[in-house]
Amino acid sequence: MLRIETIEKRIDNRQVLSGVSFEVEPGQIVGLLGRNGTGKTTMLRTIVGIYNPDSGKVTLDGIDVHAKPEVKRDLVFIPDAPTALEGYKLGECGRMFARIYPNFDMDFFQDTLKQFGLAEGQKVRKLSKGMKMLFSTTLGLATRARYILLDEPTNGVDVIAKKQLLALIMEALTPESSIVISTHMLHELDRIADKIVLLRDGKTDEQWTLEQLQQQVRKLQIVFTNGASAQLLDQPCVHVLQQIGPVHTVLMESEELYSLLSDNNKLLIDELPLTLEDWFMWKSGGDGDAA
Ligand SMILES: Nc1ncnc2c1ncn2[C@@H]1O[C@H](COP(=O)(O)OP(=O)(O)OP(=O)(O)O)[C@@H](O)[C@H]1O
Repeated sequence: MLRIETIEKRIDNRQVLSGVSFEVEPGQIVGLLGRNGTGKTTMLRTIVGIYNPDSGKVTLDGIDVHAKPEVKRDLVFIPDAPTALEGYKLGECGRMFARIYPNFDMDFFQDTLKQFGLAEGQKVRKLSKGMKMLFSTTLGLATRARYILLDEPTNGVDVIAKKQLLALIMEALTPESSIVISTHMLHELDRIADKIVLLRDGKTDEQWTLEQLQQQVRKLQIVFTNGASAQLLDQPCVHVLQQIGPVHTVLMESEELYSLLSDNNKLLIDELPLTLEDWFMWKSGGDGDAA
């Protein structure tokens, strides 16, 4: 198991991470969410040892990643742009990674590049932004490292290739491996993540399995009839996404309140499908935007 324990990190005299803790279990896809600048990339860089934490630690099966660099072979980080590889040809990158990662899957690497129409003789620098992400995500998945950390893998990727990329990510997961994805594409995570970790102001704010989230947070459309008071919704466990006259679209994180409202015959209540985007808007302080 990969365990991140109360990581703190200052960069340029600025506290970027101030208490990040979460765990990644084998077989899981974990989505790392947070608004721009909350520290997701810094966190991923710290996990793989590009940065050393000021305090806290990252352990892999109990071994401190920063104290025992050889453990890093079980981790691969794919940044949101493969800047370090720009001067190389795609095939050269594959061969370099094959020397570092003992389980590198060259057949997968070559077949997937072909699937995306990418030639091994091309220079990384000459690829478009989306093609660079297709290439670098393919390279990362081909390592067959136990923990694959992807920073915005679908950045700039068109919808057709995105679908293929998400399928590859899902297929790359084995019961022994895990994938951590930092992304703003919440509707993609909705489909593939087992667990989500929300970063706010450099701290892990909340973490849920998607199953728990669906069970504990409800999205409801409530119509107040016969003069029923909407003040019932004025509680911290309720977030109003939208209000049009007596019709309120809300998120609710309380079974007790839900039961209470369900028993009120002046209210008409419909349950709507909850999306990660709804929840993220609530928890990260966005304005209402009912879907
Ligand atoms: N090398 C650096 N030098 C100075 N400041 C940095 C550096 N790297 C990150 N920061 C700062 O740390 C904060 C977190 O940045 P980070 O890239 O980790 O956020 P993020 O959550 O990945 O953002 P985004 O979603 O926009 O990619 C930002 O305020 C950023 O300006």
